[in-house]
This record gives sequence, C-alpha cells and structure tokens, in this order.
Amino acid sequence: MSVYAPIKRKLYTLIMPLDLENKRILLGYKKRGFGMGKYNGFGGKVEENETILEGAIRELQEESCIKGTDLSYHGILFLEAIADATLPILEIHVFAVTKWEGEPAETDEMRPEWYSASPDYTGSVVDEKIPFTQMWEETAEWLPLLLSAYFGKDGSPEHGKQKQLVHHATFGSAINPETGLEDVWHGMLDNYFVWVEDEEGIPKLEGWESEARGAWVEERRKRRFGL
Ligand SMILES: Nc1nc2c([nH]c(=O)n2[C@H]2C[C@H](O)[C@@H](COP(=O)(O)OP(=O)(O)OP(=O)(O)O)O2)c(=O)[nH]1
Repeated sequence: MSVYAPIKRKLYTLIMPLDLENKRILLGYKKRGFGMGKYNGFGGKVEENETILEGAIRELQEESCIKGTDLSYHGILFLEAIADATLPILEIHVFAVTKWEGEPAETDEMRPEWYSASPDYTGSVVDEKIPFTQMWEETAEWLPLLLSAYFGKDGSPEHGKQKQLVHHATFGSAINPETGLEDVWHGMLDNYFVWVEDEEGIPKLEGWESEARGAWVEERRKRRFGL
C-alpha cells in the first residue's frame, strides 16, 4: 500500500519581455547552471524576504539588465519530476513585461536575444523561429498560446494581459539534448493545461494563497496517481 505524502513546492519566477510595438519576445540563452544551453524567459528562485512580484523584478534585472515597470501576471507552471520523488515540485509564476527601463545586455548567466512573434502567429510552433526545440519541453505547450493572445490574429495587448494559465506537467526522465545526459526534468509524461477562464472553475490565480495552490496540486496528484 502506498503512503501518500504531500510533497514540497519550490517557488520560482519566469518573466517574458514582450516588445509590443515591434512584435518581438526577448529570450535568454542560459550560459551556466540549471538549464544550461537552453533558451527561456528570465527568472529564478523567490527569496524569503520578498514577494513573488519583487522576485520577478529582481531576477529580470539581474539576468537581462532591464528594469520592468509594467508586469502582467500570467499564472503558474507546476512541474514535477516523478523519477525522483525527493525533489520538490517547481511552482513557477509566469509574468510578461511590456515596459521597462534600460537596454537588455548579456550577463554572466544569460545572453538575451530577440525573436519575432509574428502578427500572424497562429499558435503553431511549426515554422516559427522561436527556438522551441532548445527550450524546456513544456514551454511549447503554453508559450504559443500566450504569444497568440498578444500578437495573434485576434490578439491584442489587452486580450493578452487578461490571460492566465495553470500548467501541471510531469516528467519521467529522458536525455537532456543540451547535455546528452539522462535528466529527471525531461521526458514529459502527463500534461494538464488550462487557461483560468476554463469551466473547471480555477480561482483567479492572483488571489490564490499558498495553501490553496498546494491543495490544488495535491488534488491533481491524487487524481492522477490514485494516491
Ligand atoms: N518553462 C520552464 N521554466 C523552467 C523549467 N525549469 C526551470 O527551472 N525553469 C525556470 C524557472 C526559473 O525562471 C529558471 C531557473 O532559475 P535558476 O535556477 O537560474 O534560479 P536562480 O537564478 O535563483 O539560481 P541560481 O542563481 O541560484 O543559480 O528556469 C521548466 O521546466 N520549464
């Protein structure tokens, strides 16, 4: 009989700078550490003495040298490496930043690069120049939808800003193409994705307290793993 034990969550931020005027997204090429060799937004661990929003603004500045002045909240990624049950679930809070001070510049950790987010964006990853195959696997599930909400045929900055997502993905371990090594954060298995307007009635995430987020993850895990 399995014994159900709630697992810990570790808080991260992930910020996607969007240039609304030129219809571009800024991605960072990670030069070292966790996720080395991949493209992603900017972000990192939330520290004890700061809010999630403060953490987002700090990490954005540390990694890309821009100071965000207009951030929109876009929900949560819950990522779970089931090959190693001792690891915490990554709870990653996603933001877009559409106004900032300063210019993006390379840091020790990240090399920022602009990619076109075409106005004809269809939500398909095919034929897009954004390097989805060199990003974390699950990003291809939600980033096209977010870009489509801002830049797609029916998209607009106002429409984009209203979108929030909940994405719960599990990974079973696979080769990390960037390192060539087996990695528990690869090999996506289950992949549950909703926009918050979804009929499942997810509460507006900004108002979610930590306990409510924890309870939501535990409920999803119980349903999935029958624990
Ligand atoms: N989209 C996506 N983002 C991820 C995944 N895993 C993962 O850590 N991230 C994001 C969350 C953070 O924005 C970033 C990792 O942050 P980090 O390890 O560089 O954190 P940090 O800057 O605080 O770390 P450090 O200075 O102590 O090395 O990558 C994933 O599977 N998918």
